[in-house]
Amino acid sequence: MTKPFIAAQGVHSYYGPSHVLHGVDFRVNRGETVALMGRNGMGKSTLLKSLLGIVKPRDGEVRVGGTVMTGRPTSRIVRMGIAYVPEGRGIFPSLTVREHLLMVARRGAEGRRDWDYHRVLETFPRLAERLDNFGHHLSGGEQQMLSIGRALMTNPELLILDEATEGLAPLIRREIWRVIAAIKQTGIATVIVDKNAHVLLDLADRHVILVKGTVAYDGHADALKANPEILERTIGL
Ligand SMILES: Nc1ncnc2c1ncn2[C@@H]1O[C@H](COP(=O)(O)OP(=O)(O)OP(=O)(O)O)[C@@H](O)[C@H]1O
Repeated sequence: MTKPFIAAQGVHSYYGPSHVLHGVDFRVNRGETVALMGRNGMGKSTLLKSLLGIVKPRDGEVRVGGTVMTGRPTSRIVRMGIAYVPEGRGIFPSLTVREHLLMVARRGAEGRRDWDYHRVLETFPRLAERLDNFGHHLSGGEQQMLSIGRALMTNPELLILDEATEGLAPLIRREIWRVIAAIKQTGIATVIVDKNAHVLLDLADRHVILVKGTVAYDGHADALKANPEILERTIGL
């Protein structure tokens, strides 16, 4: 069996007394594209944050590259080759596009340098036209491109995209999907959360559906397409 790059086992996470994840198993293999699906409030963002140590699981284990990293500082976990594009994008209002990209540039694991400043600007020509613009002068679509571009500058093994196309105009959305498909071709593993289940059915290698903080489905797109009642039951499509 392929060894996963990241694996959560039996993860329980809380916000204060509120028990949100109830023993979640989740893994992403190297180079794999995984769609994390579920209705609002089912625990998708909390699972991503639990993988990253932003939320510290109270029980269970998270391994990155085989090493137990449960609840370790986020800075340590991401250094192992993870880039996170959060819901809301995390763009700084008073930094320029150029500064956002250059301040995080680094080689990946084993010195990997597939992505650099020039390749990111080639991938997102809109950013190349706005290098001196500050974060607060960018449209929502441009901010999302910058957030993904910045993530790529770290040459990650795994890219995590929460609400990848939320609130974006259809044309920009299409552009983001094009880039995500191109990233997939370069062998970077990706976890994507997005409301657009139909795009994810064609794009992702595997689908994990959360219902009330537990995994209700973990399998391949073909099985989901062949059994539409699963999507109807779990996410109401
Ligand atoms: N910071 C927080 N403090 C307390 N409760 C929270 C916090 N963040 C999320 N929750 C609660 O945890 C549950 C899971 O939320 P989470 O954001 O993980 O869901 P989600 O599946 O990502 O949904 P969405 O699509 O709405 O972001 C929800 O009931 C939510 O209200």
